[in-house]
Amino acid sequence: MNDPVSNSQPVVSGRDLGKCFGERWLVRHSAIDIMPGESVALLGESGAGKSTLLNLIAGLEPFDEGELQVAGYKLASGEVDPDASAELRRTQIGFVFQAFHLLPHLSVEQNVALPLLLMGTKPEAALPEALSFLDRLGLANLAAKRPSTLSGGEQQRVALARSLVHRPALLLADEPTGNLDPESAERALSLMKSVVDESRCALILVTHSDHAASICDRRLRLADGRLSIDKAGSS
Ligand SMILES: Nc1ncnc2c1ncn2[C@@H]1O[C@H](COP(=O)(O)OP(=O)(O)OP(=O)(O)O)[C@@H](O)[C@H]1O
Repeated sequence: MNDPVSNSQPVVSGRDLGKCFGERWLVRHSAIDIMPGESVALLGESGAGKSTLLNLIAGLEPFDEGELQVAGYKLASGEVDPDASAELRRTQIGFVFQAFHLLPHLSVEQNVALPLLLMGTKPEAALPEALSFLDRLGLANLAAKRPSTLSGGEQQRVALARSLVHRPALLLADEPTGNLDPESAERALSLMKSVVDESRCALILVTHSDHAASICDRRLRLADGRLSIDKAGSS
């Protein structure tokens, strides 16, 4: 039985986490706690295992050691429960990546409605809700457009709207501004920060950018399999 998300419980709670590929431990003896509304930057060298750690938290990859609870869902070590982890992702997690992953044959409004449809909202309710969310984010003027007609910065803001429209407890952002020019990156980051703050969504932001990390409340660094507090400005 999964516990409901509560404001006093961590959204992500990991103890003694371990994940190895072959001989290499990407994560070992690591703990992580993230409270509702808290934003955490995850830094580390290329190949350190940051995306893999996001995959463990999203229930996309099994971990080998320890305990992990995400938004009230207890994930078991050694194997992924496909049904429970799919439900966790559908109902509690939003994702945003460096590539925007918008569906080209759908309008912006239809793209943003997708998470609502996947949660069982009827199309006649999902589309107006998507439009009203786009409006709240100042993106209503893009609603009828196809993704291919938008700038990279606009596409990323639409992808962000899609990742948050179903009010997830946790947003996992993997280098979301890596493909954007500085001005578009700034707009996407400030939109992300304002929406996660307003909705008390927890955020894990994987980034190589000190500036992007500076929007977060805390910084963690993954190095040699250990997750530790990062000293600001040292990346
Ligand atoms: N399924 C897999 N099987 C074996 N090795 C894997 C698998 N997935 C990832 N790896 C390896 O794990 C290491 C960490 O990869 P990961 O993508 O998590 O790093 P990262 O810190 O996100 O890197 P980057 O900053 O470059 O995106 C890499 O050496 C990668 O090749």
